[in-house]
Amino acid sequence: MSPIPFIPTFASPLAIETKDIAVIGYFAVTVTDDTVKDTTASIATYGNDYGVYVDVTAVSDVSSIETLLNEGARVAFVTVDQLAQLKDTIDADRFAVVGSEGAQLPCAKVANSKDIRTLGKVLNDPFHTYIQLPENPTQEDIVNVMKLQGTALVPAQFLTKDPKDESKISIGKLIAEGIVTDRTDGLYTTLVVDEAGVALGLVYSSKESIIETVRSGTGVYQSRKRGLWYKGATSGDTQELVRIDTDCDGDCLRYVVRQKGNGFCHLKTSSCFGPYDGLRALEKTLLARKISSPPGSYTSRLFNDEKLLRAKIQEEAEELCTATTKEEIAFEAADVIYFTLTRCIAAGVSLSDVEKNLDKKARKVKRRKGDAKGKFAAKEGIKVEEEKKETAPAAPKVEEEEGRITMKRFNAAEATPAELDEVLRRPAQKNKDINGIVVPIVEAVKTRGDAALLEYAAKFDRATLTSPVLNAPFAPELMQIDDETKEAIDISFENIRKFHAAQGDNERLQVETMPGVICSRFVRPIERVGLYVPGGTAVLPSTTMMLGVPALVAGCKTIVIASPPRSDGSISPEIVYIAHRVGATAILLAGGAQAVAALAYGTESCPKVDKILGPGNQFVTAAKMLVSNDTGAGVSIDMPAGPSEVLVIADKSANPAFVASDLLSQAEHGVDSQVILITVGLDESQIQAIEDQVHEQAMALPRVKIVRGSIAHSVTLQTKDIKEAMRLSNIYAPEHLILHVEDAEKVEDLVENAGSVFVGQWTPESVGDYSAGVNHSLPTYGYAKQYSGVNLASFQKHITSSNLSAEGIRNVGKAVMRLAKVEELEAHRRAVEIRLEYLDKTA
Ligand SMILES: NC(=O)c1ccc[n+]([C@@H]2O[C@H](COP(=O)([O-])OP(=O)(O)OC[C@H]3O[C@@H](n4cnc5c(N)ncnc54)[C@H](O)[C@@H]3O)[C@@H](O)[C@H]2O)c1
Ligand SMILES: N[C@H](CO)Cc1c[nH]c[nH+]1
Ligand SMILES: [Zn+2]
Repeated sequence: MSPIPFIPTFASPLAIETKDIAVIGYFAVTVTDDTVKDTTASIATYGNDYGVYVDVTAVSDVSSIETLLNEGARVAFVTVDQLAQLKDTIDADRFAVVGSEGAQLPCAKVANSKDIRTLGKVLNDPFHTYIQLPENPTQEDIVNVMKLQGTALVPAQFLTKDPKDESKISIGKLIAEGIVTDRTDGLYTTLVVDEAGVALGLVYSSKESIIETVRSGTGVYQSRKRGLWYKGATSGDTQELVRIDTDCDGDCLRYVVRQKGNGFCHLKTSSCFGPYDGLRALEKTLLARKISSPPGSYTSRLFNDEKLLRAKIQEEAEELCTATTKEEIAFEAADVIYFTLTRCIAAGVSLSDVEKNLDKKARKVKRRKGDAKGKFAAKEGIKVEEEKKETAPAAPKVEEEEGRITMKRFNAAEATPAELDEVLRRPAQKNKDINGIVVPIVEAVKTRGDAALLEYAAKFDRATLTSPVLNAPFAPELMQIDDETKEAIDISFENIRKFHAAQGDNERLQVETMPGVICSRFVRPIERVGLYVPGGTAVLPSTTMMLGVPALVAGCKTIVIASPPRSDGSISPEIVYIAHRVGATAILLAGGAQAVAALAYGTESCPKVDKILGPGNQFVTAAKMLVSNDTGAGVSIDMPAGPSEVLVIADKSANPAFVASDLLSQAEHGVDSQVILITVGLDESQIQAIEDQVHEQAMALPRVKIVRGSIAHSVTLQTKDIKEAMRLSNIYAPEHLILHVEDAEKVEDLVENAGSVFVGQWTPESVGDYSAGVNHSLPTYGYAKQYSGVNLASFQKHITSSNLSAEGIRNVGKAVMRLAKVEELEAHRRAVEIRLEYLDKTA
């Protein structure tokens, strides 16, 4: 804010009468060694609501000056000597130096100047000059200082709000004199805002209305039609004046008000610019809920249940810490703010109170180290510096224990079905507003094609592209990879190819169901496929193989690979190399919902496809669902494939280190991943050995933070026998199931629901992710109960064919006619009868 350029000054903090200076919002206090304490207390009381300046030139101990600034004093008027002692530790804009030397600094205070006009030369930019006025200032003295663009320090006892008190200087008149206008009607443009600075409306003031505002402490303006306008005099929507200030060049007033009633606007909204939104809207709603709530209001439940509110604040703070994508972080931060503000409103603390507190903290010159405390530091594995030296022996490693990365434990035998259900629940998918985000993106790409794709690449991937598509043949320089990587890709490619080729049923299937009735089935590739390769939190060339190789084996004619571009507009060379090897038609440099929309509808440069396959985040999955439901799009999808998950079953034969490594390999995918360990007949020390390995190995991982997030919602279930373990596994229907058990091959016979199974201690899940040959694009979230993972058939259609001879129609005709009659579909019946009649006639 730019204060009106005069500051009331007080000789002693005890003399402060806020009502006299309230409208200006600033005051200065002269401090001595004797009054440091009282002034500090006074700043603690008023410093949040008013700007406090302190004249400390008479203070001998500079540490007192630090204390005053730290408590919230805005600017300290200091001597050159004091400045020399403090300037290395405190920002220069917190000082004004008394004396001409002060011209070295952004601020200077010129003391006891009798002839203000001679000050012109030191009042030049860039220094702001505070001028201490003579003992008995006149209104003219103050106005002269303001005209010279200085700030006058005026002893408060000479100021008054009452324009009729001729023994003093009228604050209203000073404000009116201190501002300028270039309007021909001589009125002053006046912005009216609430205490948070949110604009309520634009009005005009005259000298008369300003003086009246100051006198009455309410909003009074100059209506161009009705003359002096006391806001709320007829509507009842009055305003309490908090403060008046001006803009930077003094030609626009700002009135900070506390608006009462329906709001500022004649349309009964808070502001002439429409109702509040964001935090102010939330605060308004919460305040309303506190007074009266509709039945069943959740907010009102929170107001009445302190424990619930406390638990929610902690839960949301934890979720905010583990969120990773921008979307998730905004989502969780909004939740934290909602519950926090509910706590504030419940305790009578307003948003402005919180903001004032933030400002106060920002003014501190001695910053706290900001280290995390006790249990919170320990949880994150941060070493806490001892604050006090305790003589008692240090507590056993409780804090360290809290920081352990460990899964919750449950004894399945003792748990009720409802408890098991709860324990095995996947982390809630935060997709409440996903369609609100995805629908406009899909619509934009559908209607504006490439232009929309380029905009989204800039927005979500920070990539500036000239074209959203790379067409084959791909330039060799785009697929430069080292030999070792190339060899790894080639080995994996070949294994995946072999396994998927073996799934082929290219032979025509033919069965003669009755003499002369031949039924066949033959296979055709889906002509055009779009393959989504995720690229948000990790680039996944392996997914390009898992989708591209079966598409190649199936013989799809058009293969479009979509993946988010890197911020320099390029795409990983491994992906380009694999695209080249599978014979892809094009690479679409797009991710998220926009990529799915482009594949579904086509754009100027992206071919439309018939089926979209591949995993992705919640935007990708929601967009796939959306386009597959649009009959106009004519596109299908593979399955809902979300965050990675694994279930490991371990018995006494299992190697704890192997088990832990398998759990962690999926836990590192994302904080929304989940890993489950089912132990079979293990005792405490055996389970402990696995848990130790989980913690130790996790702490050594580069993605330990992500692991900590996913392990937080992962569990160990203790069972007594393998049948119980398999029963639970089939209920969970994991994406990946790893069997670290004796006779693992036999146990595999008990598998009913799983995306992919890894049998025995020598089969880590990561071999399936990359190179064994099986597909890693698999159903998650329990969908393994009804979906298969991607396989050759995902890229094919099976077409059936019937071929009847005259003998055949004679044999089957009677049954057809009878059933058509039952269904009362006469034309169906006639289609057979007409042929049988013909055969009878020509026989
Ligand atoms: N089930 C499986 O077979 C399997 C296989 C591999 C990966 N996965 C999973 O796939 C997922 C990949 O997700 P990802 O995020 O890393 O990559 P992604 O490519 O799926 O998503 C990145 C894109 O999301 C879009 N996006 C991001 N924030 C957005 C926002 N706020 N609004 C609109 N769009 C936004 C952007 O367009 C960005 O390009 C992970 O959960 C991983 O576990 C699953
Ligand atoms: N495990 C993931 C499927 O859930 C696939 C993957 C790719 N790269 C590493 N892992
Ligand atoms: Zn993986």
